[in-house]
Amino acid sequence: MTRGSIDWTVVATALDAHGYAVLPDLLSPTECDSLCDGWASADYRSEVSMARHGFGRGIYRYYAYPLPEVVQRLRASLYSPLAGIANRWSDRLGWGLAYPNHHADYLARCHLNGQGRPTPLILRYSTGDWNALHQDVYGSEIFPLQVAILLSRPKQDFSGGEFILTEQRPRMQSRAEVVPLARGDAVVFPVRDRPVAGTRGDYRVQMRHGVSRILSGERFTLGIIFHDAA
Ligand SMILES: O=C(O)CCC(=O)C(=O)O
Ligand SMILES: [Fe+2]
Repeated sequence: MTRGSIDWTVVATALDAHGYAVLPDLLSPTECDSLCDGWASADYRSEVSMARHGFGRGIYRYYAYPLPEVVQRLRASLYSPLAGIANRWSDRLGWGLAYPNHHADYLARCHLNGQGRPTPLILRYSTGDWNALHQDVYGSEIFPLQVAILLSRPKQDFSGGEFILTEQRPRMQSRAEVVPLARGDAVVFPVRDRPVAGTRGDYRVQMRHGVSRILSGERFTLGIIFHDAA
């Protein structure tokens, strides 16, 4: 896991400039394969059919606690540097929030707020499936950044199925980004909103993410959300 080291200054700069950052090669092909193989056998707390809820089309499953080891390790290790970025966003947008340095302490806060159910998930899309633009908010306690890791190989395992981000700017038209990902790459992106530096200080933009239609094949993603769910 986390092969090579991550330059978090570069990550913060990319988030500021474009609204997302890619962490190349965060998981090895073997780790990706074993998470995909776990689709049938891992312990889940629930399964969601996206079509049934109007969320698009495809299936996702929320892992149960204890999380698979690689998911647990990623969630704990990515949290601390992201909490640094989250705290700076809180200062810039006047949220008045302070995120603790360790994920265990942050989870304790979620649990005190009645959000005790795990949110890390694995998503499976087949031909024709897609994921509507959305925000992964599960209660009033929100950690402002999340991570998604592509577990399948573009062009080989699937075609289409691009990760999409949209940004709704105040009194302006929306902006979209298509995030290029290879298998094992992670994208870091805002859950709900983020600060943008303007000529008269920072302003807030609203973000949504989703996945365009899978044209062929099968696409798996691991989603890491840092707050738990009510
Ligand atoms: O499948 C994807 O790339 C997006 C998954 C997603 O919505 C998430 O991880 O929150
Ligand atoms: Fe999502």
